[in-house]
Amino acid sequence: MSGEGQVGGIEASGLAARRGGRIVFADLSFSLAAGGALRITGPNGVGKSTLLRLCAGLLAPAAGTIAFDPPPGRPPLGYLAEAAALDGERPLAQALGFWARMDGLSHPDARVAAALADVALADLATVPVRLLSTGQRRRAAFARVIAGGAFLWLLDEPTNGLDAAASARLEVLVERHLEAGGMAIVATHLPLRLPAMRTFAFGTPL
Ligand SMILES: Nc1ncnc2c1ncn2[C@@H]1O[C@H](COP(=O)(O)OP(=O)(O)OP(=O)(O)O)[C@@H](O)[C@H]1O
Repeated sequence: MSGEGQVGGIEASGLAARRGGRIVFADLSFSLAAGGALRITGPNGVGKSTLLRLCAGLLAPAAGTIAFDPPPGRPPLGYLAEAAALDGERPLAQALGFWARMDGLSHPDARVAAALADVALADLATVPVRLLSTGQRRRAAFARVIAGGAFLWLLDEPTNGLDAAASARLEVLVERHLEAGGMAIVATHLPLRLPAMRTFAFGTPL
């Protein structure tokens, strides 16, 4: 798992996943240490989101193991999934503040304000979530991950709906996270320009 001098990591070995009674992928292994990132790519339906769900612990592997060794003192993982799970009726900052409190974060309002500034949504802090555009909603969901301060970011198609400037900003924010000793696993069809990122390309669906 994590080598000498490194703090935290994840190692998957011989993983297989089953969805709806069907094996989606089998015999998949990878390891990632603090400061590293893995980009998961491949055709639709090959199992990218499924792999993230396995890493998040939301789905049990059909075979194989995942050893996750987060460093102490910070939340282990933040997960950017398809749905943002933000209350549409609440102003954006409040909707994010709700999760920051649920996650037991210290200084939740300050964290949310900083995360909104990171994703260039500070001006919309008082606007109800339901009025946000698709791309703004995606950025809001990413702000939730940033505010969470977790070690491992699991990002499922994070650039979906983002314009070029927002995609470039996302790359910078992921890089900042890695430089601060975090890790990221990103399922995406798009290239991401990150020096510490390796790519794992799934083949054709089983
Ligand atoms: N809840 C579910 N029940 C049954 N089968 C599912 C379920 N979720 C996903 N699958 C199936 O598992 C396979 C992998 O799905 P997954 O969403 O992981 O693919 P993906 O690589 O992320 O695809 P995409 O590029 O379209 O996002 C697909 O064949 C899909 O139909």
